[in-house]
Amino acid sequence: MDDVRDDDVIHRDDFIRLDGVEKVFEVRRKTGFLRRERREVRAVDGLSFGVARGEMVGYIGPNGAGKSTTIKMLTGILTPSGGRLRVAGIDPSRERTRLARRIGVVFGQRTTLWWDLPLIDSYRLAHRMYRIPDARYRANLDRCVELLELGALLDVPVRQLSLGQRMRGDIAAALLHDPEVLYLDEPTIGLDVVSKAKVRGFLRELNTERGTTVLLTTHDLQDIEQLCSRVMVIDHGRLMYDGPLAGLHEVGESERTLVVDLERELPPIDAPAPARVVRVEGPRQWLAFPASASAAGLVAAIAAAYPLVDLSVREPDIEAVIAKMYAERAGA
Ligand SMILES: Nc1ncnc2c1ncn2[C@@H]1O[C@H](COP(=O)(O)OP(=O)(O)OP(=O)(O)O)[C@@H](O)[C@H]1O
Repeated sequence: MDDVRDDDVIHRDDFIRLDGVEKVFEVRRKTGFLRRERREVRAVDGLSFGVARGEMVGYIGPNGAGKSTTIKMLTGILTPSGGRLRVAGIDPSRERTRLARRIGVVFGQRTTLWWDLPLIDSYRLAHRMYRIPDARYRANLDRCVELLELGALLDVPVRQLSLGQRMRGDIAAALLHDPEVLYLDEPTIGLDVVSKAKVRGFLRELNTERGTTVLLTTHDLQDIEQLCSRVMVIDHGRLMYDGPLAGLHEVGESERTLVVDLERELPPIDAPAPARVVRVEGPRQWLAFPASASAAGLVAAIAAAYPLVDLSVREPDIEAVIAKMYAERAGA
């Protein structure tokens, strides 16, 4: 832990640590022929959290919440306006180059690969740029090529790759120098189901086998469901929730849906409260019940009294949960 200085000792367990971090942008807006109005945008507003080494954390929130600004501060691209921030004991904006050797970044909407060159050339460049020892570069490249199925793509110019192939190429590029922490900003955006599964499988393995700390920003909540045991929700630059995904359902008082296929069309099922029928279409009925409750009792009660053919349970739409959570806080 040679990077930990005296003032970092309090939080030495946290690999990433933010204390009261702020980022204020000054925006000038034209309001007349010669007049301009100055306005402050608090993109990040007193944010505090820690991420332990080896954690895989989802970082979610609506558009403009401050997610990208946080990631940019964590990489050192942006300097905080206030508060204190450390990644691996390093102040990112003051020692950006030193930090760059320890972090990897993937922005789903932008590529770091050389557009007109074969994929392998971008990797060769990273090899030299990060001064990665030859043996380590080889081993990491081989591993990424195998797990991300890049073998047939190495000699293909990046502009000819599909979105999913390019994304896998970008993830490999971010990992060749063995970063201890990986920031992923929308890594599955626009990918088809198969590509999403490949990317998620790879990230899961990276985290469990290498212990890479991962901070994942996404609008695809299945990414979070499948990869992260902890989720942080940010809005207006503030932390609204930090905990397990299941807890988010409780906070948002979300509901699951039991879809029941009966033998024939029947009046709405008389279900034990708080479950209730919310939709009937022919022999199919939809029943809403609290997400935190078990479906077993409800299923048993219905099966005992009704002629059941089939049933399935649908998970709540987490985006709706978050929206509900915001609405409740705003009204409080
Ligand atoms: N360079 C900048 N100058 C002025 N305002 C900015 C700048 N960058 C971001 N902002 C503002 O800061 C706020 C937070 O933006 P940020 O990009 O961090 O949000 P986000 O959560 O990443 O959103 P999205 O999901 O849309 O990417 C927004 O109001 C945005 O307009």
